[in-house]
Amino acid sequence: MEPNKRGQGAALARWRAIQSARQTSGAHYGDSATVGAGLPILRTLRALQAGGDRIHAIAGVLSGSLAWLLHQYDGLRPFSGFVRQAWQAGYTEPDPREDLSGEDVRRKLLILVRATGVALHARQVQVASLVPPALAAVPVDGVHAALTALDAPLRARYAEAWKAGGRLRYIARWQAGGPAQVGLAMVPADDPLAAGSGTDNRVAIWSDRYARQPLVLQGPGAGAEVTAAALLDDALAIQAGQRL
Ligand SMILES: NC(=O)C1=CN([C@@H]2O[C@H](COP(=O)(O)OP(=O)(O)OC[C@H]3O[C@@H](n4cnc5c(N)ncnc54)[C@H](OP(=O)(O)O)[C@@H]3O)[C@@H](O)[C@H]2O)C=CC1
Ligand SMILES: N[C@@H](CC=O)C(=O)O
Repeated sequence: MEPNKRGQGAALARWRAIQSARQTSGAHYGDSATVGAGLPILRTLRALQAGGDRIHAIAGVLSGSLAWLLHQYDGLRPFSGFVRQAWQAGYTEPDPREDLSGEDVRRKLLILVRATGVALHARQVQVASLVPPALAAVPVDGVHAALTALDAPLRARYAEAWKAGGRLRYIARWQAGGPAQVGLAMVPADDPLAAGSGTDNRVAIWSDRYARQPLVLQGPGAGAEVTAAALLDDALAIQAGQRL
């Protein structure tokens, strides 16, 4: 079991090697914690397909830390201060630029799309990073001091959304045979993707069964407790002889 997304959510060759090892050696690979910090998203995709369903599209908020940041941010207090709080709470990756750059969300989207059987390359996901060049360039031990580089651009994006009556959300989208994108978007306040609170992830799945109205899953998507619980779930399932 692992919560690390680099196994299945980075190079396609590594994802293929893991699938091959699963099939040929009979090894188990517990990946429940890699997307949604254990929300039953991967499990649902697999259950739908095991029943003959085909997945057409996936869209949603896949970052618990970015969800939390965008729920907290009021355009008045500095965005960088909220990033420090999210890091202290254990919502961000050890280096918060992994979240702010969209790379963590890219990995999760790749894990989900690949779980539908589509061999998507990392380069096929367009990612719009929130990290300005000045912050990207600093060494890891200087990140926290350099986070203030985020403040002006985020304040401008927030003001633009506020004037239009919208909400900022960091959204991942993929459509079968079409593009895959990850980035900050302004959504109407009553948009389904604007809903939720705290670290909530919110994922919509369109399939043969859910063609007109998507299946929607929502719940906390970051934090030590939910992530550890997902790892334990996988361990117990393996011990009980279930095939993961
Ligand atoms: N935080 C979350 O909500 C979620 C995180 N994940 C994934 O979980 C993984 C860990 O993230 P997170 O728990 O937040 O990170 P943390 O930095 O809080 O924890 C990482 C832990 O791993 C230890 N560690 C790092 N390198 C080694 C090593 N080479 N040998 C032994 N121990 C090591 C660190 O020890 P030390 O402190 O001594 O350096 C630390 O205790 C990441 O892959 C992340 O993407 C997945 C889902 C949700
Ligand atoms: N840093 C990640 C933690 C879970 O994967 C996130 O913000 O979603």
